[in-house]
Amino acid sequence: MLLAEALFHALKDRGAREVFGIPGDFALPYFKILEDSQILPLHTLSHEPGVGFAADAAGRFNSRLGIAAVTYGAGALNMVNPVAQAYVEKSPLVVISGAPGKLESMRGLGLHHQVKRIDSQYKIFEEITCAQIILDDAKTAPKLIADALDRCIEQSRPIYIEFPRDMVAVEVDPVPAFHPSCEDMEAARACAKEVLAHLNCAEKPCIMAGVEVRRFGLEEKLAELTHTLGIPVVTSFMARGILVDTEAPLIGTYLGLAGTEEVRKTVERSDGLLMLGVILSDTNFGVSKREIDMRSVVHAFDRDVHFAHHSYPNVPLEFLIEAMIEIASPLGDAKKLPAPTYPYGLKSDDSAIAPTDVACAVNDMFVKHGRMPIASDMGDCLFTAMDIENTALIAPGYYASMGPGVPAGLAIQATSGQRPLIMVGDGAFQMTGWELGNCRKYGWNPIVLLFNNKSWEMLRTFQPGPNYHDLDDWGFAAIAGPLGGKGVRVKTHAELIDALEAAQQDSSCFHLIEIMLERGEISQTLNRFVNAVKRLSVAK
Ligand SMILES: Cc1ncc(Cc2c([C@H](C)O)sc(CCOP(=O)(O)OP(=O)(O)O)c2C)c(N)n1
Ligand SMILES: [Mg+2]
Repeated sequence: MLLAEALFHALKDRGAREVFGIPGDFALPYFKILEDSQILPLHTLSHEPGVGFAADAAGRFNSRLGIAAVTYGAGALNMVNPVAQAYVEKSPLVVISGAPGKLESMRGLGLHHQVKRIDSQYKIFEEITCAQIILDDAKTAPKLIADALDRCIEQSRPIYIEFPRDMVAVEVDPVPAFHPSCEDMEAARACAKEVLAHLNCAEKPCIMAGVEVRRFGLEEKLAELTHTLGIPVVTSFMARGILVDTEAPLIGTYLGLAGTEEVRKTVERSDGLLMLGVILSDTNFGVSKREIDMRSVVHAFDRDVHFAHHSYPNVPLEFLIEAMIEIASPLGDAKKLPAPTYPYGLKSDDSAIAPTDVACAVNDMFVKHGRMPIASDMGDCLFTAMDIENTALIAPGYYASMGPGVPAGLAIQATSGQRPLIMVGDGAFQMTGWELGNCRKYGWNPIVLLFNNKSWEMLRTFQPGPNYHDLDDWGFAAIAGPLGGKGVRVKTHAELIDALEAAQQDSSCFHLIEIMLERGEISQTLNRFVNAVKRLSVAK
C-alpha cells in the first residue's frame, strides 16, 4: 500500500476518528491521498493555531489520538503554541507536517517556508513532542510510525511526523499494530498493596484524580475503585469535568483558596493523599493555603508511583488502578460525604449580568434540556465554569493559552456528534473565534457564550490601572450572521435566559450569545484566585 495510506490506517487502527488540517504545497500530495482514500474524514479550518487546538481537543475528548495535518514551515511553525500546550497538558496529539522532497532539499537553494536549515523545524518540534520521525525511507517507515504512535499513546503526549512530499506514494508494508511496552502486573500489585496500606493507616485519606485518568480512559475503573473505598474524591483544576455520572464519591474540584473550604480542608489536611495522574503545576496547587506535605502523599504520574522516600518505576496508572480494585475494601462511608453544590434558579428580570449569573443560567438550562459538553477558553469564563455542574470540560487549565475555546468546541462536535457549549472571553474570541465560520460547511451548531467585558479582565485583576487592558467593543453578535450563525447581545438576566432557550430551540446553526459584562465584574472563583495569589506572593 502507499505510505500515506499505511499512515492513515495506523492512525485509525489506534483510535483516531478524524484529521484537522490546512494544506500547503509541501502537504498537497498526502492531503490528496487522505481525501481519495477516505480512511479518515478531513476537517479543514482557517488558521493553524485553530487546527492544533481542535486536534488536541478531539484527542482529549475521546481519550484517543488527535491528528493535526499541516504544511512545512509556515503551517507547522504556526502551530507551535497549541502543540506546546498539548505537551504539558498531556494530550495524545499527532502532528503531520509535509516537507520538501529529497532532490529539492539537495539543490542548495533556500526553499520557501524553510528557516535556517531543512531540519530547523524538526529541531523546534523536538522540544514540544515526545517522539519525532522523518518518513524518508520506505523500508523503515512502517516500524518508525508504529513506534512513534505507540509512544504517543503510552505517554499521552504529542509526536511529530515529517512527511517529505516525494515519499507519500511509495509502496510499503502495513504499519505494525499497537504493541504496548511490557508492563509488570506483579510490580503493580506490590505497589497497590502498599498504597492501600498507606490509605488504611491514614485518619483522613483522600484521592485526587488528575488528567491522566481521562487521557488513559480510566474514569469508570477509578469510579469502581473509589466507590468501594468510600473515601473523598476530588478532581484537580486541570481534571475538572471527569467522573461525570459515575459512582465515584466526588466532593468537588480542588482549587486551594480559590475553591470551597470543604474541599480545600479535605485535601490540605489529609494525612493520606493519593494523587492519581495529577500534574504538579502552579494552576493545580499555586493557591494552596497550606503546602501539601508530600511526605504523606502517594503520587502516580507519568508511569511512576512516588512515595515519600521510594518509587515504583514503570507502573502505568491503568495497572495500578486494576491492581487496587483486586484487593480494595471499604475505608469509609461514601454516603456521608458532601456532594458539590451549584447555583440554580436565575430570576428572569432586568438585573445586569455577572459571571456567576451565567453559570446559574447554564445550570438551569442543563436541568431543562440536559447537560452539554463544554469547551472553555482561558479567561474568567474558565473560572465561571467551576460554578457549572460537573460535565465534560475541555480547557487549557495549566499551560493556559488563549485560543482553544472555539476550535475545541468544534472538535467536540466533529469527533462525538454532541452539540457543545463554548465559553470564551472577548480577547480570546478575537484570536480564534472566527473558526465559527467553518460551522456551516460541516453542519456544526455550538452554543457560544461570549463574555464581552471589553477587556483583558484577568490581566486587569492582576494589574489594575493600565489602559492596555481596555479592548474596543467589536459588536460580535452582529458578526455571527455573515459567518453562518445567529447572534444576540444580552445585558440582563431575562435576555440571557431567553437567548439560551432560543438557542436550544434552534439547532440549525451556531448561536453566538454575546454577554455584556461590566469591567471589574468577575466570578467569585477568579476573585478568590487572584486574592489568594496576591496574599501568598506577599506572605513569601
Ligand atoms: C495566546 C495568549 N496570549 C496572552 C495570554 C495572557 C493572558 C492571560 C493569562 C493569565 O495568561 S488572560 C488574558 C486576557 C484574556 O482576555 P479575555 O479573553 O477577554 O478574558 P477575560 O476578559 O475574562 O480575562 C491574557 C491576554 C494568554 N494566556 N494566551
Ligand atoms: Mg474580556
